[in-house]
Amino acid sequence: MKIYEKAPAKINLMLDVLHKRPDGYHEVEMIMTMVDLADRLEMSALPRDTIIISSQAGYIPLDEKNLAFQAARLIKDRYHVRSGVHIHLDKKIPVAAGLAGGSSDAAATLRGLNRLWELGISDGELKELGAELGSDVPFCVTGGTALAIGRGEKLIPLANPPQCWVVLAKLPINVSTAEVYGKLRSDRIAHHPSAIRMQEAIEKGDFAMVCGELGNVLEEVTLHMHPEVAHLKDTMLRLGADGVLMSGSGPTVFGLVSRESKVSRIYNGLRGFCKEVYAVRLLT
Ligand SMILES: C[C@@](CO)(OP(=O)(O)O)[C@H](O)COP(=O)(O)OP(=O)(O)OC[C@H]1O[C@@H](n2ccc(N)nc2=O)[C@H](O)[C@@H]1O
Ligand SMILES: Nc1ncnc2c1ncn2[C@@H]1O[C@H](COP(=O)(O)OP(=O)(O)O)[C@@H](O)[C@H]1O
Repeated sequence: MKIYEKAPAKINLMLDVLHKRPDGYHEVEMIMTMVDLADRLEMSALPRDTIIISSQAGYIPLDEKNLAFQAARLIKDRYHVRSGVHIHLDKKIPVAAGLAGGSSDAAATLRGLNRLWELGISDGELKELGAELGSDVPFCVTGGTALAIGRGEKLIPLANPPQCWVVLAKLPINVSTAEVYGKLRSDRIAHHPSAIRMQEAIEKGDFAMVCGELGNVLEEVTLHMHPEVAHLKDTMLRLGADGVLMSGSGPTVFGLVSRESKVSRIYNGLRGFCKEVYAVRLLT
């Protein structure tokens, strides 16, 4: 028996940090949505009590460090499942990019194994399991568009933003989420983006307002470490993107584009100096 799941990438339309918590995490306000760039997971039942991860991508761990492995082990332990699974990850989402590729693989594993082993776990319970794996995993369980609060695990569903093109560009830089949060001085944030105004823009379906309200307080940290990301943002704007922002802790930069006629110009202009560029749609 085989089960297939898609694991889409997320982008953060806005990301604000309120303060650092005593447990070391940061209290956030983020509006996240999914884009049509996805890993594909194939899950095959194994009679033996074992978890095997494989992938065509040579650059991700295939052992217990893999988030899909951790998701499978969590669900097996919690629901006393004796059989095993082979999970093949067809990676399309750039790794450590601020696009939640690993978190989305973990969420897809929870959804897929719930079906494969006919466990009947509700979406709410899957999200709770997801929160044990990472702050972004609960959002990835159901996707859509949501306001995420707490450390990112508490979700308030929102309408989808107006449809548009999303050009994603990732420079060959590695950024660690923990390092970026670690370097943030949450008491010295100059400008806090507004979740309320971004929500309003989304509710009105006002694309120009969505572009105007884009904001991410983690940009300051990552752009300071890697000024070439700021250059990439400027280039995307100059090429004609309507709004540009770094996603999550970076380094991926995304540009929102309303007119299809502008997309190939932006895509080709970026490909001149950036190898990883994608032109996709919002997943609405
Ligand atoms: C920044 C964001 C924005 O969506 O995404 P990415 O850039 O990773 O995609 C998220 O907040 C990342 O979520 P996720 O990648 O699941 O983080 P976790 O595994 O829970 O935590 C990794 C580390 O980041 C820090 N962390 C994470 C979330 C949070 N609200 N405060 C934190 O300080 C902690 O140091 C933690 O040890
Ligand atoms: N299934 C997976 N896909 C990608 N990365 C994974 C996976 N499992 C574990 N990782 C590890 O998680 C880290 C963060 O990866 P990822 O989720 O792609 O980034 P981000 O949190 O920036 O969106 C990387 O260091 C990577 O080695």
